[in-house]
Amino acid sequence: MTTTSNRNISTSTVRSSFLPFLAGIAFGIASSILYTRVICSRNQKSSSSSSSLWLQPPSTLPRFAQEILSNHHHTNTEKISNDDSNGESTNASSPNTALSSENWTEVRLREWEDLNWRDANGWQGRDLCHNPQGLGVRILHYYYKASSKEMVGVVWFGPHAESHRGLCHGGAMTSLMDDFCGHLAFLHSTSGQPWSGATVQVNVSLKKPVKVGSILRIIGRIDKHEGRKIYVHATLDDGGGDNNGGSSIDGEEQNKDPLVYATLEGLSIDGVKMSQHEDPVSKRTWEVEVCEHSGRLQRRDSGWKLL
Ligand SMILES: CCCCCCCCCCCCCCCC(=O)SCCNC(=O)CCNC(=O)[C@H](O)C(C)(C)COP(=O)(O)OP(=O)(O)OC[C@H]1O[C@@H](n2cnc3c(N)ncnc32)[C@H](O)[C@@H]1OP(=O)(O)O
Repeated sequence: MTTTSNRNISTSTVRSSFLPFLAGIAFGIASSILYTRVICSRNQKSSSSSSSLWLQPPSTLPRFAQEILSNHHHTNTEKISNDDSNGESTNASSPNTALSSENWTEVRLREWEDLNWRDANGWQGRDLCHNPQGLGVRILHYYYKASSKEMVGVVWFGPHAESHRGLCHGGAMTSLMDDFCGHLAFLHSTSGQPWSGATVQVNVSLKKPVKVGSILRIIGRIDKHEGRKIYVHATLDDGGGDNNGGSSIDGEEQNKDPLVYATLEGLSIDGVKMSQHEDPVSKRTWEVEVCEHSGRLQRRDSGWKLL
């Protein structure tokens, strides 16, 4: 009797203490399902919609970038004088086109664009500023003018360049400046050897924060060439004009000064061999020609002819 009553008591005690426990578990499972389905899907939607904005540079570039692209555009029928001072070979397939150091040429290196070729030729990763799939700082175009030793570029700051909320890391701007300094020096190099030189000093002054997703201009020139030392000055800005949001009340475009984000005083050493590879890739030369497809004058490496 005692045993039965004890059992009854213990069964009812278990029931009464277990039921709320079970209900709690059921509630927990239901709410976690609800959270997963509703809240997470909402988060996913918002994160995918915000990051998809930035997975690629915008398809429509700001006006200054469009102007850079169109000002540096030449057609095959255009006559250009043949006095390039940097000694590049010219393309025999464009007999009507003579080439000039007075002209802007688009700078193209195969290792930036052809990732399979890059992998097959000893590179071990992706370039910090020229990866066509990169989400940090990405240089979309470089144009070089040999006569004035100037270069201009269009740059995109992607989501992986972020530091403070919505703003880019100072290192992203500095990496860009390092690349610019190296490129400008290597384009002007007297050694005539590809990749012979190194940036040794990058003195960058960060003037204004860059928003993630920005498209900006980098523009600069070689200031001085002393022995093997090449001094470079450059500015990262918004290109001026109406790019900084300015337009007059009657809608006419204002000629605004560019907003400056950073400046560079850089130094490269000509002729330094950083990599010891000796093969056809390391013996490439610069070639200047008109691109058959775009009609643009371009300065690209002879590696495009290698397998
Ligand atoms: C044709 C088709 C393909 C084309 C393909 C081309 C690709 C075109 C795209 C490239 C785009 C890349 C853009 C990335 C930019 C990088 O360059 S990435 C590399 C980053 N840089 C580094 O890692 C460099 C590290 N530093 C070093 O390894 C050593 O310092 C070096 C550079 C090997 C030293 O070289 P060195 O020949 O021994 O030089 P050294 O005799 O010590 O110095 C020469 C002079 O420079 C001065 N100097 C040296 N270092 C410094 C310094 N840090 N500060 C001040 N002065 C200095 C010396 O005082 C000396 O001056 P003078 O006595 O002549 O007045």
